Amino acid sequence: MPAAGRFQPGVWVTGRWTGERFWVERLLGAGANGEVYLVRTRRGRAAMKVSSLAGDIALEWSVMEALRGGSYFPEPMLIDDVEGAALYFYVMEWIPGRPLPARLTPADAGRMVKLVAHVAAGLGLLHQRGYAFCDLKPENVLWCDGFTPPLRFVDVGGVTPFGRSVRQFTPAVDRAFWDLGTRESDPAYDLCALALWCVTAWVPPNLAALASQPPAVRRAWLDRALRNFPMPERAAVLRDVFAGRLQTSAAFLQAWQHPPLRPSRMLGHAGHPRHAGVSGGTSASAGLRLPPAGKRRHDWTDRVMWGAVASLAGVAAWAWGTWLHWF
Ligand SMILES: Nc1ncnc2c1ncn2[C@@H]1O[C@H](COP(=O)(O)OP(=O)(O)OP(=O)(O)O)[C@@H](O)[C@H]1O
Repeated sequence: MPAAGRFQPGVWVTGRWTGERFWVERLLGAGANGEVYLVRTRRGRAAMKVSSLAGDIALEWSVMEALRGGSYFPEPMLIDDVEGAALYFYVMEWIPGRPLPARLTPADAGRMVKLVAHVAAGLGLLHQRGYAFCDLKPENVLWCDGFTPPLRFVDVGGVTPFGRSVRQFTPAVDRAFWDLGTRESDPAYDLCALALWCVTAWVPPNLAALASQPPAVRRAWLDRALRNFPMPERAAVLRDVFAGRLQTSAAFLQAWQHPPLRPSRMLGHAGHPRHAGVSGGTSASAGLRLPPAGKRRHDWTDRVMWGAVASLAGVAAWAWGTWLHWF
């Protein structure tokens, strides 16, 4: 439950330009950019984001307008200044949900598979519009029982058009913090955040300690955490995200829902744009794929095995021949 905000429950907030009045029911949440209240309007309940920074409110409003209709983010309703105070606000659809848990236990495995699939579907819709979420932390994803879709996103403060620098991020789910790529807005940045949430929800990292370590230590931590991930086949999918082999929500969703049978072993970088050419992103699990039928190459273990079989057959034939006095 959030601490007290600047508006107490029961106060009226009036819009300076529209004259609309809003009755504050309670504080929903507070963060670096402002406070969000549950309010009553003439048309029912809504959420009001209030900040002393006019620029932040205007920027978030413009992103919400751009995403209006069919995204997982709340629908925008009204923007105004608070009458009688240097405060700015917008009113949006209220999402009556609970934030995703920051921590999970092995008993939550099935639930996590479902949650992650819904998040990936929501990201897919956002990416179709050319934006990345960029601040995909559990507090910004609300689970709404009985609603369709049952999961929604809040806080457009970090939402950034593809190709720009990420403005707002959280280290635990930041691709650059883990040395897995750039801090530039692209679909893979969000997928990386989602995969990082999956891993860190099971094994909480000591971010302060890791921040002072070289990047290789952070990656080693991640590799260890992946080895202990309770669903090995899905750990392979997460590795593919970290290695840049899964770069679209559709490819991720396909791999997540139909995971490969064997986990790949190490965090790799083969397909990552920073380390090599950009892969097409359609491969569910490039590192685990067998070569096409007919072109399959035998490695040295095959040869050793067939050699052993042939020599055993020879020894057996010689023994039978000697016993039957053929030689
Ligand atoms: N439309 C909404 N419906 C319901 N709850 C909401 C809504 N918008 C925001 N919240 C709640 O308020 C919290 C804070 O909102 P928001 O993230 O927009 O503020 P912020 O100042 O940008 O926070 P942060 O510093 O974490 O980015 C959210 O985590 C969420 O719990």
